[in-house]
Amino acid sequence: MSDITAVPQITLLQWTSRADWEANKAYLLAAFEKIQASNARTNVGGPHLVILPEAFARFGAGEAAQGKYAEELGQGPIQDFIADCCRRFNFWILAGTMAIRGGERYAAASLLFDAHGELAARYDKIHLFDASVNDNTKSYRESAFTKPGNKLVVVDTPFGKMGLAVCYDLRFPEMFRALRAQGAELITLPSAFTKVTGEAHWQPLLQARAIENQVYLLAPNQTGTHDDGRETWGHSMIVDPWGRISATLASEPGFITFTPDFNELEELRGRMPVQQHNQFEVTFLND
Ligand SMILES: O=C(O)CNC(=O)[C@H](CS)NC(=O)CCC(=O)C(=O)O
Repeated sequence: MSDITAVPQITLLQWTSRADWEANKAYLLAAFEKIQASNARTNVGGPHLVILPEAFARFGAGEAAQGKYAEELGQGPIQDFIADCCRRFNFWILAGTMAIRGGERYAAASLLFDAHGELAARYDKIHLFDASVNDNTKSYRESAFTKPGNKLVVVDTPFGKMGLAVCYDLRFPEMFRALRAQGAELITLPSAFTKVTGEAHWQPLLQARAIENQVYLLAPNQTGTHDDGRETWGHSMIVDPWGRISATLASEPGFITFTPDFNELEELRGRMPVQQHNQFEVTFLND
């Protein structure tokens, strides 16, 4: 007897990524198995997207180690592992961000793999976090080792039209406007928001971007104290187009799963057509 419901599902994964890739790889494998087991328990089939946080493969290894796990696009153990897991578990995986080579600095690339392990999209983080925060890390200089991206990415998937953004991008509403203008229904935001700024800004910014653009915001965050003492905020969150929190985590590692409701999204956009009412145009300064 088969009574499997085939609905698209999206899962956000949150944990404390370590400096060492092998440790993160082991964590991921166990987590993918748990997600698959919970599908089996609830008899849910259909396409399944798993979204990992920013810098999932290594975190807090110090700036000098940034290049250690950087890979050429399409080759290397981290991408191979993710692609293998796609096939093995029948998941699409948005590999938060990882360092992809290309010149002197690395791109903080958010790579989307389909269930065959093929690359379906690549977004390079545009806004880089060069800021001082009153925490034990004090000053962040992401641009010292990262080359900013200059392309907006919206991709059609079995989960809806996905716009790709990362972490600090959240503070730049014009970018989210532009993603919505290009058709985004969901916006992914793999993050490593700091504990200090996350506590103050994470939830209201996510809700604002979701409400003003009438999109789902899917934001898995790093959590806890990393190997270099850096602290991240956790509280991974799915916010719906009305601004409701569909699911969230606290500070512990874990995952949350949901199914988007595009009828509700269309109904909302019909009743309150903010996109048509908008009187301003967004310009991408890189164009
Ligand atoms: O470099 C790595 O290892 C991983 N990447 C990050 O942690 C990035 C760049 S330093 N963090 C952010 O963008 C935090 C933004 C933030 O916290 C805010 O906007 O308040």
